[in-house]
Amino acid sequence: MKKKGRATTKTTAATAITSDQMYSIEENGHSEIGMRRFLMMENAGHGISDFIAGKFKNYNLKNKKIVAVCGTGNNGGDGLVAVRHLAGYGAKASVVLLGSPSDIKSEEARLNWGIVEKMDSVEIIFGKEVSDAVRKKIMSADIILDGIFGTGIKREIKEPHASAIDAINNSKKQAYVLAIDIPSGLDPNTGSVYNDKAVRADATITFHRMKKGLVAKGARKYTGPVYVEQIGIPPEAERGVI
Ligand SMILES: NC(=O)C1=CN([C@@H]2O[C@H](COP(=O)(O)OP(=O)(O)OC[C@H]3O[C@@H](n4cnc5c(N)ncnc54)[C@H](O)[C@@H]3O)[C@@H](O)[C@H]2O)[C@@H](O)CC1
Ligand SMILES: [K+]
Repeated sequence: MKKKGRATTKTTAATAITSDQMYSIEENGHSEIGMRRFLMMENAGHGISDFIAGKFKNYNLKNKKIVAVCGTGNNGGDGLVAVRHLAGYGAKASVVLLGSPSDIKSEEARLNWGIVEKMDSVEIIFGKEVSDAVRKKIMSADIILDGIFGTGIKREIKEPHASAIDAINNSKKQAYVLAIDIPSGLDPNTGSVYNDKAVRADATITFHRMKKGLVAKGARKYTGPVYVEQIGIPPEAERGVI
């Protein structure tokens, strides 16, 4: 479904940036201008939830089973924000954290973990491996948010991330899969896939600007249509970067 006003792949390939450029822009925004990272994360998560809610008539997600599969980085943080907003639309919301809460890296992601932990309306499962309960949760979802890896993906994908990616891809028959920023496993700069483990999303919402890897040849089977969501980073944060 083409959301009014959201950019799509064609219109933004020319403006695609690398993950290093994105990190510099985020750093400028956060440190020079005071647009703090946790505000960017809030806007990113809201963009995800607004897209999902907008796909269902009059934003009614009652009883839709939505599962955010989250890594312990800021991509996972975006998923925590999104699932909080979606609980507000009446979704049956769950979070699967791949790791333990103490592994959560940034203060902005920890902030959002702390909030979701206090919400009875969001079920939480966490662990260092993909248990049968986790696999069942993913396989019975109506909607899956892929918050495993974003621009921070580096090397070979191992457990539990590999099994989580497999479970998401095996749930495609009945679930709508939305990738947060980057389909997990895809390199954000080259579009190549680490040890052929990557989420095949029905759509991708990337933040601030298109990323080069998302418009690379062969990326489309992992990204689906790509939408660029503004997250409130002032254009001035790009000074000296682009
Ligand atoms: N930093 C910011 O200001 C913002 C970041 N945003 C989100 O944050 C994401 C980037 O977050 P992060 O830099 O925390 O990284 P990610 O959340 O993409 O990755 C999580 C962590 O996984 C680890 N990792 C990398 N490759 C791995 C592998 N093969 N196996 C196991 N672990 C691996 C890395 O240590 C990385 O920190 C973006 O894609 C976007 O979704 C947004 O919230 C916008 C604001
Ligand atoms: K992702």
